[in-house]
Amino acid sequence: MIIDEFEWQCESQRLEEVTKELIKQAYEVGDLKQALRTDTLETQRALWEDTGSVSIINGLDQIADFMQSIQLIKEQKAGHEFNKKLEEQYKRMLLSPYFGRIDFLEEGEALAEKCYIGIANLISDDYNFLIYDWRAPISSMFYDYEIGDASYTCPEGLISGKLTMKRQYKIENGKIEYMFDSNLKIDDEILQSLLGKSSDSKMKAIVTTIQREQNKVIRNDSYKNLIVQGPAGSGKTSIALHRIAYLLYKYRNKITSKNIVIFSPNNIFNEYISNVLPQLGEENMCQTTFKDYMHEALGNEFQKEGYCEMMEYIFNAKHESSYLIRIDNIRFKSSMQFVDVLKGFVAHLETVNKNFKDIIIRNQLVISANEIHELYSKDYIRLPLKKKLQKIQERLLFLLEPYEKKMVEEKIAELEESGDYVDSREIIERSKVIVKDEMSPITYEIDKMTRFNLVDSYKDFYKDLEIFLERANVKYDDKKITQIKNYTLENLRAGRLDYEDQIAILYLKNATGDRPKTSEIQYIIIDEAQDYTPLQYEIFHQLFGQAHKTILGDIDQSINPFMNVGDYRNITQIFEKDNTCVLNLTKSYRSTMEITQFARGILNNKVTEGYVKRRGEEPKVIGCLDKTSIRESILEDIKVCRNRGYKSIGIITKTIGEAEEVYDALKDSVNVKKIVSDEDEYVNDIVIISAYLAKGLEFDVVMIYNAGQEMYSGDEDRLLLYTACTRALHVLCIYYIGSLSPLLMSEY
Ligand SMILES: Nc1ncnc2c1ncn2[C@@H]1O[C@H](COP(=O)(O)OP(=O)(O)OP(=O)(O)O)[C@@H](O)[C@H]1O
Repeated sequence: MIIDEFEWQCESQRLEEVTKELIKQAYEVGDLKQALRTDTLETQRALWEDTGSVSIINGLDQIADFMQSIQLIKEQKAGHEFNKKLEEQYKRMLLSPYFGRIDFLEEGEALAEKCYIGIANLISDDYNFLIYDWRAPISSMFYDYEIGDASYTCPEGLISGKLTMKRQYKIENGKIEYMFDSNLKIDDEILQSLLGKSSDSKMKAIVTTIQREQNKVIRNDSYKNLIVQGPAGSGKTSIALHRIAYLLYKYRNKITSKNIVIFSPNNIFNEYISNVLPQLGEENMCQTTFKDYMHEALGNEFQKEGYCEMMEYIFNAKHESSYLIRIDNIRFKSSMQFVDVLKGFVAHLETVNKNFKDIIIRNQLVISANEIHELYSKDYIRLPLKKKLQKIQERLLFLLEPYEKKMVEEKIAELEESGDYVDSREIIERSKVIVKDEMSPITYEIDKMTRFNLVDSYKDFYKDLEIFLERANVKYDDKKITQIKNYTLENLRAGRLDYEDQIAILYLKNATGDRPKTSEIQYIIIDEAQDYTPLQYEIFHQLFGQAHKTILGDIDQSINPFMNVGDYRNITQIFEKDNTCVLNLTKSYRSTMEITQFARGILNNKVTEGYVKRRGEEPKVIGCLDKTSIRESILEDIKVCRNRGYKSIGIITKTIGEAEEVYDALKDSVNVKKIVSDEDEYVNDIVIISAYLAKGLEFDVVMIYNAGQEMYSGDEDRLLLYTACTRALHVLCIYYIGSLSPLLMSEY
């Protein structure tokens, strides 16, 4: 709706007033920050000069003063940091104080309240809300309602009324660029103009255009665990980050960013998303990857296969004789049945008859085997296996102490009497060594009875695998299981741990009680959730059972055909069913309509809705004679795209091996970077990257390197190719040699 001149004047005047208030408050905060800094320096100086060196000789008062000053410095520093952040927020707000307005007429009131919505609250000295934070309860109506009946929930309960107006603004550098009233949802026009831009170097906040279905996820508080399924580009990662910002606002007195952890697919992605929360005025949460956590937990004892190594094997080693066995191995260990079988094994470990023995010293019974068994099966029954054995060991060593002490005393007396030693210290040391020697068979026995070796135990599991399969009622193919057993045992004996075995060993480690304390983590976010196996979800549950979980993924983007979640029902089986809810997102935002339709064709999914109708050019599918001609086409297309102003170009290969090859072929002709490890840095330029490392990222232009039939032939490659194509915002070029992949031939 067009806005008349009078309205423009009113809005411009209001913006001026708000800007003045922002400047005033920014100065106040700046002064306060400076004062706190001066105070801190002064306290530090006083502490140094007045207190001098702290010593107990100067009396307890001095120590008390010292501690008080330290506490004061801490508080002053925290105050300074807080005000520094506020000052930065004011600076950001001055550029664009708000982006939306709703006029809300509450039931029973005569006048509608004008609510301006921005990235943070601005409250005047007389307690008027000049701007509402987008996360405030009242602001939810901006995302949820059109003109007409509306309501929101706040601590006082449900507030109902009517939205009489909804306005959107684009304010840049403190000036209104445009504004318009929208009767409908957050207008497609603004959304399309945002989406039509060239991609930034990092993911950006979408606070001005959050959609209703996205808002539902961001603010959902009804369930402990949320599973969010959404197609490529539906904003899952964006939502996850905005949800974190929302939680930090809503529970600001209870949690900080340190209480939230996000599991990302890799460190490239971690870097890519690292700007969103700071843009929203919040500190980043803890970011990690499953692989990093797992490798740290398992230590360096074994030769561990990396995630990329496994992916390269899956795509490159089809000709190897053991390939099919390895694939069966991955499939089996990624199945829900494997979780049940492994759980059964853990339960068995608890009950297995431990070979406890009487502890006897010099014919004296210290503790009988039965008594040790009592400790194991009664006193420490509630502890997990490893902890239980540790406790027993501590207890036995404690019981030995008086015997040992007495034996040392006797030995000292004996040596003194012998007259062979003159130095009493030497006599003591010598006596201790002799007694230790005498005791060593007993301590060895204790160690043996209470030792728990994770990998040995994992080997035992395979030795009797059929028994555990039967106990868990799992039907199995004898031949396959024998092959899996032999394959795994051979690897373990050689000190090699395949990626899928690392997950299983980590599970065992946690299940037997050797796991880190994670009670401070109250929220966890798992992005790209489709690529975790049920066993990995068990591990998340083991580690963060107490935490609220937001799990976001797209089953159609399972980049590993053999190792994925399979079905979200597997997750609900693991977490508390009645506290877990699955929400679906239905719309894609990233790509043009043409690219989205083309990509959905790969899934044999003809769609006419479920995406923003942003128009672009049809994807180009270019047949090439050989690799040299692909190279030439790519170089030509890079030139064209650069001239059209596109910044980021992703040349997507199937594997890292292929990415290296393409990099070598292109590097002398154009300035390209390669991303060939999950530790590499994200760059917003021309990059060569394998499809499985590109998941979650996006590029203005995507060039799929060689989508010939040889590369993407069967169903197993379908989702990988789909994921690669859906990384494109504006342009998609597909090159191939020989015949085109049949996956790209569907009528979309
Ligand atoms: N409401 C929105 N307003 C503006 N842009 C949006 C909105 N939702 C999503 N986007 C944009 O769409 C793109 C895709 O978002 P995002 O990466 O969060 O989606 P995703 O579902 O995690 O994607 P994928 O599963 O394909 O990795 C991003 O550029 C994001 O900024």
